[in-house]
Parts: sequence; structure tokens; C-alpha cells
Amino acid sequence: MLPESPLIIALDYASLDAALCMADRLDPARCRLKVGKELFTRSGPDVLEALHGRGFEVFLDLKFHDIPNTVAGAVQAAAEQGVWMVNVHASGGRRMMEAARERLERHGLDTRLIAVTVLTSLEAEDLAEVGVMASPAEQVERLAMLARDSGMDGVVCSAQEAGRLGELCGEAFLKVTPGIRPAFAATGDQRRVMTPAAAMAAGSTHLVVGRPVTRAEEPMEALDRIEAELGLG
Ligand SMILES: O=c1ccn([C@@H]2O[C@H](COP(=O)(O)O)[C@@H](O)[C@H]2O)c(=O)[nH]1
Repeated sequence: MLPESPLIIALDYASLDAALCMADRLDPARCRLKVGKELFTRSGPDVLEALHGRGFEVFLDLKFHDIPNTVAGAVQAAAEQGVWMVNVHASGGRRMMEAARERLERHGLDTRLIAVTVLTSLEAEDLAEVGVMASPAEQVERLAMLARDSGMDGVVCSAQEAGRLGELCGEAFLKVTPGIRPAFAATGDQRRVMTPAAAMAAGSTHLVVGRPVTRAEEPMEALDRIEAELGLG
């Protein structure tokens, strides 16, 4: 793995075969991979073993959100399967995040643990409908500071908030940003989006890219274009 590559490709596929077909076209020296709810629910831990066997570092994006004891157990289970990164929802609260952190420490597990702030598919009206009257930027700041104070290594946020979080939480605090949309890609269900180059300039530490690559007619060409935009390779 080239440590300077910020790219995490989201393997959002409905079968293990389809996911591995894409993984076999990718290079662990050029990107990390993300396994999310759909693929993990269909394939279970087998997908992690298969990707680790191919040399990839894996972000298990299951966004745990439950009572502290349950989330701590889930985070431990993920870490014991060797994933590079795992996440919880910051809105699960301080005690939940602290329990997850404490569990990893107690077992000597060094998996990165980050917290989702406000999903990149949400905008102000969506937050208002669920009773959050703050703007997305304000809510992201609130949850990011809580996540930092609860021992998280970083957060999932949109690139639009990354710069401000750098000021508030420091450069070393991870800003993992989905909602990455190169100029050639459709926005789809995402709302708080940015291009790859703009996201890096804004302070993202990692870029999560799914459909702009995985649903492209020529996925490798799409990845090449993103890397060229970032000056990689
Ligand atoms: O706030 C969030 C948190 C997670 N995601 C996940 O990232 C990818 C994005 O995929 P695209 O196809 O590039 O939109 C996807 O797996 C989401 O579950 C997010 O988009 N926003």
C-alpha cells in the first residue's frame, strides 16, 4: 500500500463474486477498499478474508449504532478480523464511542476507529425533519468534537466540512469523506459533494469513491482520471 494514496474504493455490490471481480482489477498499492452494508450482509466475513488475501486494507463501513456494550462487541469483532478501519455513528453518543475505544485498547487492537457525523446524502431540510435544527456544518462540528473527545481517530464527514474540522480537531484527526464526485460523474443520492482535487485541497485525509468508479462504463479509466486529477501514480 502506498501510504500517500488517499483513495478508498467502495465495493457496493450485491454479490461476493461481483465485488471480487472488481477487486481483481484493482491494485492494493493504489487504493484501499470499503465493504459496506449490502456486500457484508450478503457475503459475511468471507469477503474480508478474500480481500485481505489479495493484499488490500479494508474499511468495514457498517456504521454501528446501538447501546455501548453491543457496539463495543461489534467493533471488537470487526477488529479481530483484521480490518484496517471500522466506524460507528457519533450520534450514538459519548458513552457508546468510549466503550468501543476502551474495548479495542483492552484487547490491544489497533484498527482505526472513526465516527460518522452527518451522512453526505443529507442536507438542512433532511436534518430539520428529524428534529435537528442546526445546519449540516454546525451538526458535523458538534459531532466531530464529541467524537474527538470520546477517543475516535477521526470522522466521516463531507469534504465541505473537512477544512473547518482541521482547525477544530487538528490535521492528524482523520477526515474520511464520501460524496466525492469527479466532474464526469452523476451526483445521484449524494447532496454534500466535492470533486477529488477540491476535497484534498479542503483537508480530506481519505476519499471514499464508489459509483464514479464501480458504475463507470470503464472503471479503470475512471480511476485513472481520478488519480490524474490528484497527481497520483
Ligand atoms: O456519510 C456517508 C457515509 C458513508 N457513505 C458511503 O460511501 C459510499 C459512497 O459511494 P458513492 O457511490 O461514491 O456515492 C457508499 O458506500 C456509502 O454507503 C456515504 O456515501 N456517505
